[in-house]
Amino acid sequence: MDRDTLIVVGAAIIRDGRVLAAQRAEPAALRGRWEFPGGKVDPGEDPADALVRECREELGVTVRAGEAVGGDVPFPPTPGRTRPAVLRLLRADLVDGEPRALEHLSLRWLLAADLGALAWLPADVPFLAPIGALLTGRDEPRDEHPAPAR
Ligand SMILES: Nc1nc2c([nH]c(=O)n2[C@H]2C[C@H](O)[C@@H](COP(=O)(O)OP(=O)(O)OP(=O)(O)O)O2)c(=O)[nH]1
Repeated sequence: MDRDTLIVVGAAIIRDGRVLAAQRAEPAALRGRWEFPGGKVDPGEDPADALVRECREELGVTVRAGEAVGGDVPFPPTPGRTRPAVLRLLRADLVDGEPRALEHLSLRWLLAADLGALAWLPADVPFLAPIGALLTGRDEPRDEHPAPAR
């Protein structure tokens, strides 16, 4: 990846078959939309460390960052940003604390069946299928054309 690329990390915090979703308060254009807790990776910062830092700031919890869910999703360019940017989703285990909405409007623990009902930020939508698969224990992607049994 281009060294200039801005990475935004999101946390897929899964507990009891539900994933934690957070509703943005700011900026005004994104207020009310749903996302995964997280934020921008600082220059020279490890993405896993950024995830731990952001979850502490936004949720007041300690997490342990795990594997990526799906691939990086590029953000469409915006008038205010010329750098290329991607959203990366990492699994995160809750190590300490109970998540609180310190910077968000609200938090929700979602079942797979609830994922499609929220107004997500556009970059998050490609992650919903792999998250749903993780929540239900299915493999993703599903094989639509399995080889015939012999
Ligand atoms: N945290 C997060 N940001 C997302 C997601 N999806 C998505 O499009 N974004 C966008 C929204 C913002 O434009 C950008 C992340 O910015 P942010 O404001 O959360 O990051 P930050 O906490 O580091 O913010 P700041 O220091 O610049 O104020 O990525 C997501 O699932 N989680």
